[in-house]
Amino acid sequence: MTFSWLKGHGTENDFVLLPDHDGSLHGELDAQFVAALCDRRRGIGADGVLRVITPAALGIDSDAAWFMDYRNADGSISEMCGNGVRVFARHLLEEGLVSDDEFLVGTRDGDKRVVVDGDQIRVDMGDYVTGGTSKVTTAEGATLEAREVHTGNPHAVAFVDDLSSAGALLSEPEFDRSVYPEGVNIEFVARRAHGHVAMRVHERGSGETRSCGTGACAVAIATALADGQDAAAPRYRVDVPGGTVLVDLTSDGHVHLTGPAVIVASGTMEWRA
Ligand SMILES: N[C@@H](CCC[C@H](N)C(=O)O)C(=O)O
Repeated sequence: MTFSWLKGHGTENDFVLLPDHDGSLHGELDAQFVAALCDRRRGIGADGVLRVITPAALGIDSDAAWFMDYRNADGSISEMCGNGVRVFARHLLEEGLVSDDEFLVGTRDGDKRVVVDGDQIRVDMGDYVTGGTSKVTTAEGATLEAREVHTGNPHAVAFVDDLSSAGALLSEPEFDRSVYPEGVNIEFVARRAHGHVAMRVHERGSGETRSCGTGACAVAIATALADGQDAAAPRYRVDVPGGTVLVDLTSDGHVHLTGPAVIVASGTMEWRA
């Protein structure tokens, strides 16, 4: 099979983009194929795949011209990807698939409004839901209390004094499956200053990544909740191993994510596996 691909990243959360506008090229997008493409030894290597397709081709009702068909590195589907949607938006703009610098991107979590401003892209990620706390346990045996936050996908946010307490994160920390029956993305967050935190993440379906946009939003939401109504910052700076993103919590109950996104390579591949 011969197809074109691109590689991009947002704060080093990296993706293979697969243009497949009418869905005729990759069909149902096989999970094993996605996993092989994302494998850093067997394939191109990435934290996930973004198929570029129209909502109509997938039979999805949306006001957006383009739909981000997101897959994790293991081939599983997630509802939303905050870094992915910025990389996807950068691709649409660079290829002339959108004519304005403000537009909608369709996702499984609904349509997201994107505004491109130079090297930064701001996404209205919509509303969010918070829950109670449950325990997560790292492979090294550290058990921590984590706040449940849903930013389109599920997150468990654990505060730590030092990010090294998350351990090596080579395997998925244990979590309460009765709280997260569909699995969970787990963030470890340390405070740096008022309105400023740093995080590491173990992503469902991808392992430890160098950034997670929905995770940064979840971290800011959990921090604002911990700060309390009077002390919560309107904007949180969230440092990730791959850079920095900004998260705004607005009075309409929405969370907005701002950060960079770049396309770094493209090519045509004859897939022989
Ligand atoms: N890296 C993403 C999140 C990708 C999906 C996640 N692994 C899940 O399974 O929910 C981001 O930037 O938000």
